[in-house]
Amino acid sequence: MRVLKFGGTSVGSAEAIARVKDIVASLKDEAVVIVVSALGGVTDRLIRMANMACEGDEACISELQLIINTHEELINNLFESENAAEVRALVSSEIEELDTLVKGVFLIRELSRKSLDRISGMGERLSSRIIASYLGANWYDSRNYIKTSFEFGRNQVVYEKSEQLLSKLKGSLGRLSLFPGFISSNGKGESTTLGRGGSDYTASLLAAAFDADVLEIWTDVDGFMTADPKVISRAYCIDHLSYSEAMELSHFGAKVIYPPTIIPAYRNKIPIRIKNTFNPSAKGTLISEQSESGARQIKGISSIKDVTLITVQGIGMVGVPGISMRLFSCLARVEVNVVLISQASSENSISMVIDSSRSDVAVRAIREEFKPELDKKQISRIMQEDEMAVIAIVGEKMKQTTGIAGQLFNSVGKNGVNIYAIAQGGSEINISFVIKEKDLRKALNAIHEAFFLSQYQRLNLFLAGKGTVGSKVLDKISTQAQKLMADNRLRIRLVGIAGSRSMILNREGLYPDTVIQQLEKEGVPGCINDFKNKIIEMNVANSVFVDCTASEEVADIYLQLLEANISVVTANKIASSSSYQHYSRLKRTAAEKGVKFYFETNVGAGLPVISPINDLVRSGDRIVRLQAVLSGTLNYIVNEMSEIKPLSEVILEAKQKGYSEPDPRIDLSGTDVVRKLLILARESGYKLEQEDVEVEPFVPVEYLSQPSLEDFMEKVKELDELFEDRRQRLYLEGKRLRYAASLEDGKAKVGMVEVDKTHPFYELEGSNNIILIWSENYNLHPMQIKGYGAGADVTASGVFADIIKVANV
Ligand SMILES: NC(=O)C1=CN([C@@H]2O[C@H](COP(=O)(O)OP(=O)(O)OC[C@H]3O[C@@H](n4cnc5c(N)ncnc54)[C@H](O)[C@@H]3O)[C@@H](O)[C@H]2O)C=CC1
Ligand SMILES: N[C@@H](CC=O)C(=O)O
Repeated sequence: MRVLKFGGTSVGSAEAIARVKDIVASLKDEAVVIVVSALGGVTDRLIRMANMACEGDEACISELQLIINTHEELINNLFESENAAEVRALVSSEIEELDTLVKGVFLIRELSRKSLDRISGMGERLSSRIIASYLGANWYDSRNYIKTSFEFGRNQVVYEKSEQLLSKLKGSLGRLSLFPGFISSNGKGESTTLGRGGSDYTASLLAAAFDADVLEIWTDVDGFMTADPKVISRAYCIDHLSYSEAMELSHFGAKVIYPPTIIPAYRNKIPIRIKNTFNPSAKGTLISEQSESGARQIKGISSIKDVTLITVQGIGMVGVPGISMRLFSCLARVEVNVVLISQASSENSISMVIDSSRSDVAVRAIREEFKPELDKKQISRIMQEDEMAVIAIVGEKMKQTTGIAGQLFNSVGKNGVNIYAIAQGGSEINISFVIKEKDLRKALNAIHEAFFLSQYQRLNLFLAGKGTVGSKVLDKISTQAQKLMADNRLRIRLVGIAGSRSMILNREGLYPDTVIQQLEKEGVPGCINDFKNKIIEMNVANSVFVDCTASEEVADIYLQLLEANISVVTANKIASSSSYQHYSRLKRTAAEKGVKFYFETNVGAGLPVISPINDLVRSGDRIVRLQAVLSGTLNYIVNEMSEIKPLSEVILEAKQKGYSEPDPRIDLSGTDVVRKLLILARESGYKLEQEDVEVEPFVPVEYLSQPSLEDFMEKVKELDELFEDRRQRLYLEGKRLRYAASLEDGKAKVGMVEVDKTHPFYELEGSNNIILIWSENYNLHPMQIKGYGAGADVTASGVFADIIKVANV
């Protein structure tokens, strides 16, 4: 025999009830006991109406009529007219009783517990009558079999009596029997109800008493999910849970089943299967005594919000017996339910989590109870922190397994989520902890990823700048996505983009192929600071900010991003070449927060320069000298100038080819090379500032100080002849002009050098760069790094490599 329970949404409409009929029909000859809830939303409406009646609100009468209409409409939709009349007659006594009750409450303005029980249980009485007729099932009044007594402020099931009555009935049940859920009666035969989740409870009691093969809870979800699917889109259905795991998950937010309802089935070892009425072919979740072997250590994550953390603190609590008893007794007296308790072994403080709606009442009760201790300063403070959330991870296999807590707290910690209190029971089946509610989504994502999706990692990117380099980075995100997923189990997702005036953010992801057009059409106006605020507010796990601008304003937001546990990858050299103090603060913040600050493309574009230097330094080598050509633009200019292509023309060409800075004067002044040399020197261990670098600009300063780029481009033509003369002279001397950078004896210098064939800089084509590194180990022969030193493609590759490095795959 099976017991099937259908909840409110499963019987919420004629179509849904027709599905129920199909489900029952598919069981062919098997004996089936069905339990139904009230039609979706009806119980709440009944309770609301009862309260309205009690307050003398006349609208309760029209609400009563609406509730009656809901049921009449259902009868009309389910039955032909003749049968409909019969069913209407069948429920007429319930409707009359409801009418009398509501009008009675309205008249006397009093709603006793007894009346409320009768009114609120009417939904099941009505729905069960109608559905039993529709299914052709024998109808049984649960009130005759499920007995309660009123204890501890609520109706408690009298198990033995109920079991005895149900066992007697068992032998006479036909193939299809139907019981209303939720309703019961007391020793005097008065109607009572079983409280929240009551219909599940009815079904569980019947399944236990009838010794059913299985109890099926039919609802509107596929089963227990690994996490709340409204928050974690990648949450999936759990195949199998133990009774304890299901109870733990239900306790904290997974409202698939109400915890106490599991107890009768659990005691009689009746397996429970959660099924979806609207997707009956889905396997659902099986709940039984044993979790299947080989199952994950963590089965699910549940969470609740709208809770308050109360902490009672004071040295006067240490070693004093009875403090906890007084604390929890005073809360019980004002009917405050405690969700989580945590006490440090020093006994100096006790923290507890309660529903926020009761927090003021709770704090008042604690203050009153501990007034003497507060007056004597034995208790120093009672802290109330609202807008908190609790997360619980659940799994039987956590028992005796090391490293779970480490993995859990590492996943939230590296995303900057602070933990306020932790609780783990001795059963080791649940670890619960308290965080700020604003961090809930991020923490759930991080934990879900760590425990359930470890088959792949996800990075969420926010990109600033969609110009020469930025647009190529978008291409890479698009073209490399599949390969990274297949080879590295890494999913890179663009979740935000900003241009200089507008932005788009979407936590579900943006399409890199079309995002630039989307930004033009739908971009929300705002500056980079607005973008930063939105990124921090969005609070997504594993976030990386990618800077492909040349803007100081953008460089200025890194610190706040790093402080918010967001990694930064940047092609923009401004931050790393700002004051030494700021540069080192950025690096220190990243290290403290466990996030990354990568800027490999700042020197040599796509060439690996910074990481080999880091490797040398970390391995104990000491860099003593650097010589380099670090400007792709300037090297291109000196290589490409000729008698038919003057300086001014080649400058334009370098810009068009994507080698120069957005403003080429940054290259021509030597500033770009100064920045690069400074970064190399700092990464090599030298504490230098920009002012410490001796600079000979590529073009004289008076040319650079033109009011606009256009004016400059016009004026620079005056230098064409001078540069051509120098080129010709050098050609005759067998030499070439290079714009070089050097660090020797701690002194940094950039400027022009003339090199002959013997010099490693002589053969340096196009926009190539070369970096020679002398160290204690590389002394006679320097380490040499050479290759394209500018250009959109190579730079975008370098930026992309840094992004992948953040994921550490
Ligand atoms: N081109 C190259 O070979 C290399 C370039 N880089 C660096 O890459 C960065 C980008 O260079 P390009 O792509 O050539 O520049 P670009 O001028 O083509 O693109 C810069 C983008 O940044 C945007 N932008 C400017 N200010 C902004 C703000 N406040 N907020 C948001 N967006 C803003 C602009 O609208 C533009 O879309 C520069 O810092 C450059 O030094 C680094 C290595 C090599
Ligand atoms: N403008 C730079 C580009 C890379 O940083 C250069 O020309 O080298």
